[in-house]
Amino acid sequence: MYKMASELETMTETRKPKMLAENVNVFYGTNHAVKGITLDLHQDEVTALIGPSGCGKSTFLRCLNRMNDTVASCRVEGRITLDGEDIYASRIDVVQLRARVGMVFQKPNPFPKSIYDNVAYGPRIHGLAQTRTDLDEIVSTALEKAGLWNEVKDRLESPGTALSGGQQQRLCIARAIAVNPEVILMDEPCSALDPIATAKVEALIDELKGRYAIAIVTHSMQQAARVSQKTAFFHMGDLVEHGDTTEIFTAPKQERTRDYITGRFG
Ligand SMILES: Nc1ncnc2c1ncn2[C@@H]1O[C@H](COP(=O)(O)OP(=O)(O)OP(=O)(O)O)[C@@H](O)[C@H]1O
Repeated sequence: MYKMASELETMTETRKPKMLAENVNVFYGTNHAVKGITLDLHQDEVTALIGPSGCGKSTFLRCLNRMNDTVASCRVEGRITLDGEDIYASRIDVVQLRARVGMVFQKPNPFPKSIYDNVAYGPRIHGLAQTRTDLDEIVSTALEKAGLWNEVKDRLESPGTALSGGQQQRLCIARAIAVNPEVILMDEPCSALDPIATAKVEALIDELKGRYAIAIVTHSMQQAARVSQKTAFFHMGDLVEHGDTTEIFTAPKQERTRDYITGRFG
């Protein structure tokens, strides 16, 4: 039976977000870097965070797995939940949280270890494998999901740092995937990569999107349009507009969004 448009809309609105940030404010000392942001991330979606330099995209992203805890001057206010649970609650184990909410950085940062050990590191510290065979399976599966297995299967003992930049970034994605995350945060993951490596990472994001909630900070509007289903436009700490990527890029509601996507500033 056909559903009424309004019924479908209600269904979409009521599906539970994987992560929900509500009225999040972030300060570095007196600098109010993120202002009252409310945003949800869903399991089967890629959300692109776009906006000019310094608008608070990375700061907001880093709140989602408490990476800002490491910055002494940083204060986070508001509520952020993962499956409804407050990630800033005192009972939360931050190491566990960062396994559930993995992060991939701008510059590929493999550990100075073998390819195998880069991927096995997280599963080892989280006790995910009982035997070496289990660990081998986790490593090969993560490398397969990251689209790197065929390129590295014959040299798992080589250093991760000996791979090309694009391969290193996919190794970092494999490292994040190996601990079974639910959310993957990516902070400009392609900005240090050439176009071919970028295309491979984008194809990978597309493959991963059914399994994880993904948020990606990008300076490339083309990239946001290619990889995301939802886009959030930030400006000077505000979330100006958030919605379907196609709508944000073809019919933005806010003037600031329109000006930014048409290249009038930023
Ligand atoms: N570790 C930090 N300590 C102090 N201030 C910071 C820190 N990180 C960011 N800021 C400040 O917070 C504001 C937002 O910066 P942020 O890096 O989140 O923006 P961004 O949109 O990700 O920028 P870019 O696109 O250039 O990476 C800026 O004013 C910046 O100077």
